[in-house]
Amino acid sequence: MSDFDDFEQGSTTRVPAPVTGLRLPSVDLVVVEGKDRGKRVTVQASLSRIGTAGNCDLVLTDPTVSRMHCELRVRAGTMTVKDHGSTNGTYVGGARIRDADVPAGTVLRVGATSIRVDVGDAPSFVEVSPRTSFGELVGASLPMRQLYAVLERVAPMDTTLLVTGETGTGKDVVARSVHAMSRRNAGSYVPIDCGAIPEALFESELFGHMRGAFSGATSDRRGVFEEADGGTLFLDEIGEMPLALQAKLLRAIETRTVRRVGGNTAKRVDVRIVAATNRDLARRVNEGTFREDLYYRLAVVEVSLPSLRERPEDVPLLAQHFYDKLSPGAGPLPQDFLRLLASRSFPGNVRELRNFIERSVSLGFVSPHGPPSAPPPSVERPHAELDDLVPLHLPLKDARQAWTERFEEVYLRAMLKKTGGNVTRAAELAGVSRRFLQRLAARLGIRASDEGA
Ligand SMILES: Nc1ncnc2c1ncn2[C@@H]1O[C@H](COP(=O)(O)OP(=O)(O)OP(=O)(O)O)[C@@H](O)[C@H]1O
Repeated sequence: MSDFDDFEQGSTTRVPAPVTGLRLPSVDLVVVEGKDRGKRVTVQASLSRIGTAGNCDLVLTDPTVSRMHCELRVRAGTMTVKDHGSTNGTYVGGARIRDADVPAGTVLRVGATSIRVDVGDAPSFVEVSPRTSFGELVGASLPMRQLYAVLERVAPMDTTLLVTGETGTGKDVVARSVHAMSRRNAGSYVPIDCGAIPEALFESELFGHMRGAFSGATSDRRGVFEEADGGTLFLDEIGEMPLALQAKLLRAIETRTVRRVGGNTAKRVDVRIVAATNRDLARRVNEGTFREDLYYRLAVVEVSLPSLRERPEDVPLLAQHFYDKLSPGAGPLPQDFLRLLASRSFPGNVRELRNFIERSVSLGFVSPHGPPSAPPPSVERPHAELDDLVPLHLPLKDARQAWTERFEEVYLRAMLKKTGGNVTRAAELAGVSRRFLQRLAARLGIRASDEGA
């Protein structure tokens, strides 16, 4: 049991309960060696940042420490240290770490500085919402209810929000839900995928252009800032934005004005910005590929979405939610299907879970009529049209993942069939390691012995 366990709120279990708060330990960061020796800060928040940048919680002057060197995150019962790609690394007990759980009392070495991390005696109180959903977001786990408590507070305001989290954890859903729950919901919600725009078109996409501004600009056109006037602009994959454009974006956010490419007047826009990334933006700041000032401008409030691994108790709830949407009135999911879900991992998070449910329903593996059949059978449809195979009813990212999974499944089954279920030979044929193939089979719910038969 770690020292942090003492601070987990007394009677709350991981099962959703109508609690309204969670006591988290404050963290004392004490510099025990290096240029800033003797410096000490108490952080009463679940996230503490260490680095030489002025906005860090522990600001160091040691030149061997990076701007945003590393962070400490306290969640119920655990403390995690994550290095943001610092130049000189973060070490615990002589070992370089990237992302690791550490106990209280740990001494972290960052550059030429050593910091002891203690549990403070001024616990902070983190709000937990009693909700089990927020807008389109579904989930009743503690981390989700902590998130709802923050969203409830910030959604009605115009606060700029940075949403981080692994792929498929629901960052788009957060942005949409925040817009829907804001007083701007009569205005437009305009999403833009910064990772999908060619660099040459970026400025015109954001700010618009005037006719004749460049070849191909045959008429005046509004950019997304103007389209979102009075509403919300969702800048997805913000980590992919080219450096040169970041300065222009920053100016637009600070001045709340935009100037179309080829135009000479600035127009005022009233836009709320929500940005999202699955990248470690602090790492990008250290690498010099993301502007630090833009980072702080966007992260006025930063919310981090938990992966599905961190909230397995949400899997049945989400599964039922997707099932209800696919088969209205079909009733509860069968217990053995729920057991199958519990035994499976979803590295693609909620997106992968949703696709899995959809595939299972379309293949008849779960159905309101009668008991489930064997694990999802492979349906060979060699003559199907491409349009039939591509799940056109899904958003692009969901469809792409569903397609990839379907491809992996067909491919893997074929390899196993060819080799009579021999995993080693199938891996050789596929040019991957045996372990990789086994992991893939487990993830897709394929049993090698069934395929070879
Ligand atoms: N908490 C949730 N409740 C209901 N549906 C969810 C939730 N989280 C994600 N989804 C669904 O999962 C899919 C992926 O979600 P979303 O596109 O928001 O993920 P993302 O974090 O933005 O992923 P990426 O980083 O790849 O853009 C969508 O179909 C979305 O509706």
